[in-house]
Amino acid sequence: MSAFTSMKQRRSYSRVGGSAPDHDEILRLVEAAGTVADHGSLRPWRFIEIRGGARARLGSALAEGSGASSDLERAGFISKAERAPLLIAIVAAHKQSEKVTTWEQDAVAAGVTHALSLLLDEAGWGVIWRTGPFTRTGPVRRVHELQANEELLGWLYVGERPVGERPVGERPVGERGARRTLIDAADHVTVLS
Ligand SMILES: Cc1cc2nc3c(=O)[nH]c(=O)nc-3n(C[C@H](O)[C@H](O)[C@H](O)COP(=O)(O)O)c2cc1C
Repeated sequence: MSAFTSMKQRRSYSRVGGSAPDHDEILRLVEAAGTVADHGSLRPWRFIEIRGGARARLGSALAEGSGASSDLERAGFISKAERAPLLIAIVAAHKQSEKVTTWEQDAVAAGVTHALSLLLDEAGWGVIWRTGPFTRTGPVRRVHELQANEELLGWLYVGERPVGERPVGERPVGERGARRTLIDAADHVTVLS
């Protein structure tokens, strides 16, 4: 499939089933995703695979970060973290540079993540990129063992693609969530005269 066709067909899956790509498949896809443009070739990103019981530890950290105090609230965060068999934490790992600013490095980390998301989609997995208001709280930083130069950009939730939801590529676009397959490119491109 061409990159053009893969892009046109991709969509996010908010609900996924129990199987997930293994570590070797993730490495194979990350190797390809890592070819994105990268000013200064700093590679200012890394991913962390979160599977099994580690997802509950993430849920607990999110609960702690939110200030939730009851067991019920904590269970809610844990069940959200367990919505997919594999979460891939996206880490922007900022490097010291005189010429490449932090925002440029974030753009690289986001670019690799979009590429990985596309490759997972093309390989037949269901994927959605999620964040949340507690992504950058202390407990969530600690559970990922982030270094001082690192920031989370959220997680790719990855799992088995469900069948029969909405057509491949269809997404809400425009007012009142009207469903169309593609955006109207003319709304997003101007020409400087
Ligand atoms: C940085 C980032 C954070 C996101 N966070 C969330 C989120 O927390 N919850 C959510 O439902 N969608 C989130 N999204 C949007 C979904 O990943 C997805 O793009 C959206 O549901 C539209 O579906 P589509 O990708 O098929 O067009 C996020 C996307 C990005 C790029």
